[in-house]
Amino acid sequence: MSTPIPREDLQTLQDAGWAHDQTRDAVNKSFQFANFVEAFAFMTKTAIWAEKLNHHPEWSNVYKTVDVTLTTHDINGLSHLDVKLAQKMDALAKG
Ligand SMILES: C[C@H](O)[C@H](O)[C@H]1CNC2=NC(N)=NC(=O)C2=N1
Repeated sequence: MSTPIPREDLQTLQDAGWAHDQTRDAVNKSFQFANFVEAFAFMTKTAIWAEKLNHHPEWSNVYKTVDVTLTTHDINGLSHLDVKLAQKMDALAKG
């Protein structure tokens, strides 16, 4: 499935470790932290940014791991908001 975001934007995300799910036109990434509290702190910080952007991740947390899927439900595919949130999450994960 083609995605409306520029190819170079998708490549930038892939270079940062995001995998493109072509069936959904989404990107996925698994974040590993030192412990549960660090993982939850990441989710809390991300939640604040998600509200600011009005763009929300699909995610799950098991102990030190946060599995994330980003896609834009309104267009059933990737948008610039997914790129923006992915890059914000990568920055937040670095602490
Ligand atoms: C009405 C609509 O649900 C809202 O504008 C926002 C909320 N957060 C969202 N998050 C994501 N991932 N995709 C959306 O389309 C989206 N829409």
